[in-house]
Amino acid sequence: MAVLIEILREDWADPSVPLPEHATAGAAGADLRANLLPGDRALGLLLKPGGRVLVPTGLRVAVPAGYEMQIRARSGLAVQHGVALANGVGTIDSDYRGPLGVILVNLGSTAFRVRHGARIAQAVIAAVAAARFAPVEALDATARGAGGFGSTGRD
Ligand SMILES: O=c1ccn([C@H]2C[C@H](O)[C@@H](COP(=O)(O)OP(=O)(O)OP(=O)(O)O)O2)c(=O)[nH]1
Repeated sequence: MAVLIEILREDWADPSVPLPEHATAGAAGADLRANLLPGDRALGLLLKPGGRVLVPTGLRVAVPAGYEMQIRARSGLAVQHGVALANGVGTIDSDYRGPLGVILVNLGSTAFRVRHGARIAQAVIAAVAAARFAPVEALDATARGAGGFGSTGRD
């Protein structure tokens, strides 16, 4: 069953830029597009090697309580241009009503131009469990114990 995400377009946003949508029925992510400020639309945003930029989507969203929106990188941009997300995975909280932005970073060796309307990331909706953090005197024993960070071998 699809989770309903309410979307508000910013007043200044270009309405001809498509809203997020799943490209195929089985796609986990819905593509997010750059909706640049009017003054940036002609040339796009130039992302120099090592640089980062907060790219506007022109959208605000209301994610239902109990869910989050994850902003994930597009593998095509990563492979072809070395463009990733500066924050790894973006977290859009269910109570956030501000502008939805995508923080791109250029890990490649050549400049990358973020074009108006281009697909820059993808949004995945995921259920989240609320946690309660309770201090205790000792944790239960497990087979792994404290082993981690490569403790099971180098391969
Ligand atoms: O890639 C992102 C990450 C976050 N946000 C928005 C939605 C999110 O709900 C809010 C806060 O994000 P986060 O919790 O990651 O930011 P923070 O650095 O912890 O700041 P804050 O103190 O505002 O929570 O910013 C985006 O638009 N894009």
